[in-house]
Amino acid sequence: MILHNIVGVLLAGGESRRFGQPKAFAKFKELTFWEHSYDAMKNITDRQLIISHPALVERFRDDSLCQVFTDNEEVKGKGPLAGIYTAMEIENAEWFVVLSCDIPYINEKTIQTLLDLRHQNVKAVIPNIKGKLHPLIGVYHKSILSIISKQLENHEHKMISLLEKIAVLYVSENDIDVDLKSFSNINSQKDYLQLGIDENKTDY
Ligand SMILES: Nc1nc2c(ncn2[C@@H]2O[C@H](COP(=O)(O)OP(=O)(O)OP(=O)(O)O)[C@@H](O)[C@H]2O)c(=O)[nH]1
Repeated sequence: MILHNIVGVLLAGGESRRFGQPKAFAKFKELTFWEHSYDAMKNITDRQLIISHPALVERFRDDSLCQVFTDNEEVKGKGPLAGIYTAMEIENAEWFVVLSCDIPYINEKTIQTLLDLRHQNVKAVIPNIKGKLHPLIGVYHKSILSIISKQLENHEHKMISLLEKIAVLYVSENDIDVDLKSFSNINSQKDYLQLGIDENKTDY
């Protein structure tokens, strides 16, 4: 297995129940949602993995740098943690940039800012913006794989449970100079409608 320094993980294996259709393929500014996440990390990670589910894999781009996989059989249906586990099993990278596919304002500067804050005593860098944690716009160290694995075995699927077990650097809006819209995520059709309205606003 080749050791990559940083691998980008795009999580797109959710059911999009609230959205009503696969949100990875919703459009914003000419691009699909998944492409916004992909573009935010493609130039600053060595390789990119999309972790989705069988019904969707063919709709993504798959080439030598960006490959599409499905959740490992033993963890499928267990949420974002299953996707992160799958990616960490596939690639032996030092660090993983993890992004959901429902954050169409995400951009490279935001991800690079989080990457720059890594240091040897932390296992994850996670935004805490205006009191809200964003574990799916995060940077994770490979050494947490065994903890994730144990959590999944114990049916503890919450990202927050993982964060409670590892050394996390939480980054607030006061620590970074990035567009805070980056952290807006779209769960429902109502959020999607609001996206067009917010586009013309300058405040978060
Ligand atoms: N690989 C993988 N990704 C997942 C899984 N569940 C959620 N995700 C991804 O994690 C991100 C956040 O997902 P949510 O919005 O919480 O869940 P969702 O299933 O997509 O949507 P809802 O059904 O409305 O809850 C999205 O990018 C999802 O595609 C999973 O089981 N496997």
